[in-house]
Amino acid sequence: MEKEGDWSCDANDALHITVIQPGEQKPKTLYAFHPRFTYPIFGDDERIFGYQGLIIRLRFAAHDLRSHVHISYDDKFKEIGDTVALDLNKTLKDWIPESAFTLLPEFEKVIQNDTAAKDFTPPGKLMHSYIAKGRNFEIWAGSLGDPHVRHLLERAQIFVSLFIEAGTPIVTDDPEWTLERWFVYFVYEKVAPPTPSASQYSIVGYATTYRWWLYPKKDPSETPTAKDGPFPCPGDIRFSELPSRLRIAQFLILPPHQGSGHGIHLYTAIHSTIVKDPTVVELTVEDPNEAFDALRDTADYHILRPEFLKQNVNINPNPYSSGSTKRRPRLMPTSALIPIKALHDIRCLYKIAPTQFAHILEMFLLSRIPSKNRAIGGANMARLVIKKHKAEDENDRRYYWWRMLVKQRLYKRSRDMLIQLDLSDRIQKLDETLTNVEEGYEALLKAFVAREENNTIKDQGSEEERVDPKKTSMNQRTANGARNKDRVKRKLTVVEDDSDEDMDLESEVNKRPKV
Ligand SMILES: CC(=O)SCCNC(=O)CCNC(=O)[C@H](O)C(C)(C)COP(=O)(O)OP(=O)(O)OC[C@H]1O[C@@H](n2cnc3c(N)ncnc32)[C@H](O)[C@@H]1OP(=O)(O)O
Repeated sequence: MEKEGDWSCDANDALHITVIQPGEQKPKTLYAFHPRFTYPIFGDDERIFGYQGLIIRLRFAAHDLRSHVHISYDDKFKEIGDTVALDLNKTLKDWIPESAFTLLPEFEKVIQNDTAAKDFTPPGKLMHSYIAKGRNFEIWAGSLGDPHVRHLLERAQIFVSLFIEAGTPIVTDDPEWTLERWFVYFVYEKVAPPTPSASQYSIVGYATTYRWWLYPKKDPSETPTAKDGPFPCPGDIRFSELPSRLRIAQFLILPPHQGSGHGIHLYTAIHSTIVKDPTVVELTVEDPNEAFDALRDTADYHILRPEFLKQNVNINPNPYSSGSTKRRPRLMPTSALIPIKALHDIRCLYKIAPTQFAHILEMFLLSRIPSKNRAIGGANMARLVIKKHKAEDENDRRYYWWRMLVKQRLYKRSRDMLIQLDLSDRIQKLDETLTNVEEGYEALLKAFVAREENNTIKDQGSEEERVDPKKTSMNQRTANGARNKDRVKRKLTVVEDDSDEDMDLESEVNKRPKV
């Protein structure tokens, strides 16, 4: 709350975003909310100097995101020397299209009388439709090379700065061949038009994806040969069709729609598209935040779990051949513990990035050990440390090997840092990290079980769409808006580099740390 006589105010509070559509007499507000961040516009402190009772109202037409800015205040600071109120129009001009700075009645008239609105469809192609909480939603997508997609994205881009920390708008005036590498997904609700000429679409969120060219791995048996053909002309190569990794760059569900499953639907729509696209090798994410990590883990777990179950993926509790159990093992018997080749094939089939795949696999393998044999269920850890892989109960042995497999991965990822520590510190650090990782998995598993139970209850009473990850369908959850309070990020004391590209289960086998 600002004090009387205080000329500085919180920019996040001062900025009001409203999504509007035509009404009986004049446009009406569908949703109103505040931004999460304004530091890109107003500076790190997110404060605006020089006004009392300031309201900056940023209106967006629900269907095509045509915008309008309206500034009002009770009082403005009178200039004293160099101290002046912030020039709001000048500051906002870098972020909002010129057309938004018209008089409010003019803007309202345009919205009320826009007869083209009733024929509006989102740009690109309809990729998927779904029902959540009894309401209809559609996901449309198209390349940034399409001027309609570009136009809508340009209007939406301010949301990236307002809702994604460190998010920056995409440069849309690059040459077309490079714009084609961007694909934009829009989520819309299909609403009953409030007037005969109004649109039936209302924006929910959007995501941008980008194709990174993937250097193809050569078959080692092939001898490289120089070819004498003509050098390809620029027109012969479509950059949007070269072998690539697809990277999700920006991902946003607007606040009024958050927590209703739209994020999962959007992520799964993107995943479904790339699974069908032979030119895309895997899906990666640029700088995911904690909430996105949770969303991605949830979605990927739903996608992979049925396949793991089908192939009965589990830890072999007896990786040493009989008779060899007496000697002290020196190497991790990874390939005897888990089916490396089958896992590699599943990963490639579902195009999940290696690190992410390892997380989901570890979570699944943990779930296959009864909870009484895990730390969460009160397993006797002191005994396990002594007995190790010789524990009598096979699930104790599984749990022992599960911990070793995770430690192996963590060690590899943080090796450069860990080798600088004394052996005892190294062991302690790795143990702490493992505990944190395990707690994160347990929380995700708990949420997963709760969601499944919730779905089962709903399924008994309704015929809502069901999960079929093999078909990479979108229907991975019913409209459960409740946010899981137990959600924790994979907390790591050893810094885990989350870059998606540099880990492979196969290569884990080659580097075999001592047990
Ligand atoms: C690559 C990037 O762009 S990273 C930036 C991601 N974008 C942002 O942070 C912008 C602001 N936030 C948002 O746009 C949205 O809240 C998103 C994209 C993070 C999530 O979208 P939503 O539609 O709200 O998620 P959805 O309802 O589908 O949730 C699915 C699951 O994701 C996880 N999840 C989603 N949001 C959160 C959160 N804020 N905290 C913890 N877990 C979350 C949960 O597992 C959730 O399942 P549950 O509700 O059963 O617990």
